[in-house]
Amino acid sequence: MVSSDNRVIIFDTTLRDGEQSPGASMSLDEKLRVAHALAELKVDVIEAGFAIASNGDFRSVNEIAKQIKGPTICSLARATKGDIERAGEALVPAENKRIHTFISTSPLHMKYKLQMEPERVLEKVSESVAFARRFTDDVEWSAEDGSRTEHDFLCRCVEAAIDAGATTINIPDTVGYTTPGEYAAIMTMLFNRVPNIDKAILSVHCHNDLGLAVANSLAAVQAGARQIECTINGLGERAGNAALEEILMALQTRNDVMPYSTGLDSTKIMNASRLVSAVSGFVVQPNKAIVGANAFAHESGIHQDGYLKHAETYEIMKPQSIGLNKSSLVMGKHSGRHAFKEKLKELGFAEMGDNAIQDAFDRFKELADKKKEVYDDDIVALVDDGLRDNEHIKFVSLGVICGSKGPQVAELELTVNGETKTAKTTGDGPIDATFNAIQEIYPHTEWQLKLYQVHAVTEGTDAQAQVTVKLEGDGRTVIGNASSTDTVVASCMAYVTAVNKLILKSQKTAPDAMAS
Ligand SMILES: CC(=O)SCCNC(=O)CCNC(=O)[C@H](O)C(C)(C)COP(=O)(O)OP(=O)(O)OC[C@H]1O[C@@H](n2cnc3c(N)ncnc32)[C@H](O)[C@@H]1OP(=O)(O)O
Ligand SMILES: CC(C)C(=O)C(=O)O
Ligand SMILES: [Mg+2]
Repeated sequence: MVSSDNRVIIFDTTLRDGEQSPGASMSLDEKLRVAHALAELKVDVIEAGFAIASNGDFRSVNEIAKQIKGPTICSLARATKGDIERAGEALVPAENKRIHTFISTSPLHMKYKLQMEPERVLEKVSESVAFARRFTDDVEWSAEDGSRTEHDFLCRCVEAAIDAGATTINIPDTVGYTTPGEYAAIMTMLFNRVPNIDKAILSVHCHNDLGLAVANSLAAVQAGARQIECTINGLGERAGNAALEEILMALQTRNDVMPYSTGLDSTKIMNASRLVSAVSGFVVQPNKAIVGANAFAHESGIHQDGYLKHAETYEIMKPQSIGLNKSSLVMGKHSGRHAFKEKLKELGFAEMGDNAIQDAFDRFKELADKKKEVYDDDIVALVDDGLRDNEHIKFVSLGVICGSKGPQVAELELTVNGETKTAKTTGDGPIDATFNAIQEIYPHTEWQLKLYQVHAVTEGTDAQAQVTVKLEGDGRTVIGNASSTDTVVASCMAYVTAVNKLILKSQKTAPDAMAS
């Protein structure tokens, strides 16, 4: 009989099936940290490991059983006395313990892997479950490769497992082969045909080989399953298991069509996701549902505008519901004026007038065409550049020839008090050649360059270079800053800024002497 109780049990297997991902092995300390995060997330069951697998796995299950209060702690065990005893021993300190024993039931697995006749497998189902009940009343039995198992045989195994004392029956889609409709039909078939099915919770465990793990799990719940086995970030064997965060947020967000509840605190999702990514070394892809870096980020202008006017236009979940502070507006070449204005406000440029904003926006678009992403510091740098006024000398263009063959040549065009001037000079490197060109256009041999410094404002080979130039003349020192994705151009602009500042300072004390 299909359950009328809509509470779905969340069984997390990040520390067991998740750890089976090649390269995802975790140390005891790392497993304990993940177990604490899972307890904070309030999962119902933590499958802490496979106690027989190694002494290290035994210790992990045992230590988690000692330290973690709240969730039921579970260990996996094959259908052998040795595995089950080891699991029972590791779980002794647990407040609530579960032994999860399994055996393959599909023709393929029985014939080639187990090399056992179906009747022997059936006997082992009863024997293993009954033996596990000696250690705990909470025994889960899994039909490995259940989705590819012949239905009559699956019904006989499930009935035998429940008769022997299994309280949870799990039907894994071990190789990620099933589809939502087919999997739901297996659940319905079991409810209709297994006479004692009402004495156990029906559980699902889906792998993502066809990208259907979450869809299959949810379809099974709609058909009456009440436990979902899943992992943080979808970590797991091959293409992974059903992702816990996707299941939870799908159930919360579409509760109108899937009226099921869990006991989980979704605001702890990000914390668990980041921790599992850090300890497993599996980086979360940026476009991963729920926890990917782009899941709550908007770059295109039309979306940013809609989001700023009313978040629900482009967001079906609140970032706070998974433990993020807020969504992010990523500034790039697809961004529009609304988002740019909002970003300026956020960065402390609330007082800028419309013309200054338009000017900064034009320069932002120019920069965005050159860079993949424009970071906050890039915007600060370009606004600062734009706020310069009273400039006697203005940068127009620069071309340089550089490289190991030399000589390095700079061809510079500036305007000095509105008049266009050009120079073509050589130097010891492109920067020296450029500074010589400025000297030629606007002679100032009495001034001295005291500092020349370059640093990247943001990361990557397309980063903006921020250049600082310190000039000293007539007892005054000035600093010129400029930024550009081209280091030589930034250097030229910083130098010109410093020259302008010295001219201005000098004019204040001796206006006639400096006018050029
Ligand atoms: C679908 C799943 O995720 S199943 C869980 C998979 N996880 C793991 O395998 C990780 C931990 N595993 C291990 O550390 C090891 O495989 C161990 C300790 C369990 C077993 O190691 P070994 O004794 O060296 O055996 P090995 O792994 O080479 O082969 C598995 C044996 O278990 C048998 N077996 C497999 N599943 C079961 C089962 N559910 N019940 C009983 N026997 C089983 C196989 O038929 C094979 O038996 P054989 O040696 O008689 O041919
Ligand atoms: C051990 C079982 C539950 C399993 O991981 C699987 O079949 O995928
Ligand atoms: Mg599995």
